[in-house]
Amino acid sequence: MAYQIENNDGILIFTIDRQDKRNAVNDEVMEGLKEAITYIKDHQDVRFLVVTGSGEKAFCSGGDLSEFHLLHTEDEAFSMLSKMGHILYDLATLRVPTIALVNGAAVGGGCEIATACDFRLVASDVQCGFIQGTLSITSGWGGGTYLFERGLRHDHALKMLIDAKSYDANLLYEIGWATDLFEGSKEQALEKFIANMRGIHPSVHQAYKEIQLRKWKEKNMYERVMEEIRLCAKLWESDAHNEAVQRFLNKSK
Ligand SMILES: CC[C@@H](C(=O)O)C(=O)SCCNC(=O)CCNC(=O)[C@H](O)C(C)(C)COP(=O)(O)OP(=O)(O)OC[C@H]1O[C@@H](n2cnc3c(N)ncnc32)[C@H](O)[C@@H]1OP(=O)(O)O
Repeated sequence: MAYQIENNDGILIFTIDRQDKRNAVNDEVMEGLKEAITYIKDHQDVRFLVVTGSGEKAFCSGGDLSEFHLLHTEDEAFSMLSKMGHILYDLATLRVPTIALVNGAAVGGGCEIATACDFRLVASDVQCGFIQGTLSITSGWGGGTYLFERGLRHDHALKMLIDAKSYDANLLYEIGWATDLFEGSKEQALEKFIANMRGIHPSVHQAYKEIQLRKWKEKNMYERVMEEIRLCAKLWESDAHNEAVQRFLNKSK
């Protein structure tokens, strides 16, 4: 199984479990994330969604390039990108607070998943980045749009996207991408982070999320996310992208 879903006393934990691929997202992971979101919609007792990766090396390394490099045309790319884009939009607009428990590297689409969450708890020794530019594409799951909404200074957000490199945890905290840094056990870090929130009635959490989501509706978030995905799909079919992916896939051979 490429993922685990665990309801731990109202905290739904979704863990990507593909350590050999640094927790890259394939179709199975997408379906799993969809299942977790549907579960939350159907179960009022769930109060938080936590997304994390198994092991210590990676939170998520983005889309699985060994599978997705088989998609060549703009339309083929759009089909995959928009599938995950819809799932992330559903995650970002959930009624419960969402937490990315960033246990290891979060790069490419992995950084987008973390950015789609309300909070990012980041292990102090990891690196994360919107490295898509090194593959001659842009963020293809809507992560750029979420980044611009996360309250980072505009120049910091834009630089993070166009630098296309991984930042260390201290810098991520400094620019406001990381909500908090932790050392040691991720479970303990999570417990500490939600300790106060747990004592607050869930209707209060939901009310604040509704306020945020109303603002997003007014700002046409859905349309902006879909436009971002369309832009990435266009770049996907370029020779520059294909060559960059081939270089990545050949590097360990
Ligand atoms: C498709 C959507 C698009 C988006 O919208 O953003 C994307 O996500 S594009 C994909 C962006 N991701 C990448 O470019 C992957 C970058 N990966 C890395 O930089 C590194 O792997 C890492 C995450 C920093 C971890 O580094 P390290 O611990 O040194 O591991 P290795 O690099 O040696 O990798 C181990 C193993 O895993 C395979 N791997 C890693 N990432 C992916 C991936 N995204 N897809 C497929 N496979 C991946 C890597 O090839 C190695 O395999 P083996 O050589 O067979 O062991």
